[in-house]
Amino acid sequence: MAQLIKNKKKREVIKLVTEEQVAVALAQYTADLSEKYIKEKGCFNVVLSGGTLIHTMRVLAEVYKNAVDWSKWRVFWVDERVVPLDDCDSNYNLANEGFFKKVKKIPKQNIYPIHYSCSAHEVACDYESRLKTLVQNKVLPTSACGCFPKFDLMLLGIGPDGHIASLFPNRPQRYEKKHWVTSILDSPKPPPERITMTFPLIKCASNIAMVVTGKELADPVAKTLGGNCGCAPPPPIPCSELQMEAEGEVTWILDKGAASKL
Ligand SMILES: O=C(O)[C@H](O)[C@@H](O)[C@H](O)[C@H](O)COP(=O)(O)O
Repeated sequence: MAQLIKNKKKREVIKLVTEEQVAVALAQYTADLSEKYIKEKGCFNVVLSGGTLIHTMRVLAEVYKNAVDWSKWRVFWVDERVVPLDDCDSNYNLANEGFFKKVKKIPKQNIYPIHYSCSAHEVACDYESRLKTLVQNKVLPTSACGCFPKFDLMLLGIGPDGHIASLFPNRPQRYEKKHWVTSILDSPKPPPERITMTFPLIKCASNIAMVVTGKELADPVAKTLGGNCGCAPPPPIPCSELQMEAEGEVTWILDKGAASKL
């Protein structure tokens, strides 16, 4: 049921039971948005995260394989580990093996993995520079303020500490306001060296799906969506801050475990 929250932005919370049902709901949600944006502007600009998201996209890749115009997709990453693209820790490698090789029809030139180098700072600057070029060439639209690229859909997970992308509660990168992409060398979630889109960029996406499964995530979900997590009101964890600041629509797709403290 869609709920209007105090800042008049739409927040929808889809509470399901099993991870399989989350995968089915994610597939329908993504296919619907793909059709909408391709009809409106001839392309669909999607941003992926890592973790279990790619496994949860299996229904989209397998069941909707012939129902989506993949040739109009452009794929980016909200964060990436600074490892070679064929490394088992690479989010690109995870998506390539678990999604692109199944779908097959996303043009290679429309997939934007990092340009790997051993310097996380260099990789972040390069990724930001490539996004800026896409904005200058009007391949990517910008947000209302004109300061950041506006993606059609971001598919995000959250960590038990409430992190999103590689923006962690107790790391300064979460407060970066100028850069579009930044780097982190001491990620509390291994591997330590990553790049990540920053909050101002993430929050201006037209649509954000928070794809959350597992009871170990019930606390950050409850802190964000207002449930009983039995704790004092802390400063907002990153996923809560995103829900409060998002300019577009945020849809939470939860299994029973993740929703168990709501
Ligand atoms: O590169 C990463 O590690 C991810 O982008 C990260 O932000 C992930 O989305 C969350 O940690 C949730 O991970 P799970 O889906 O595995 O719980």
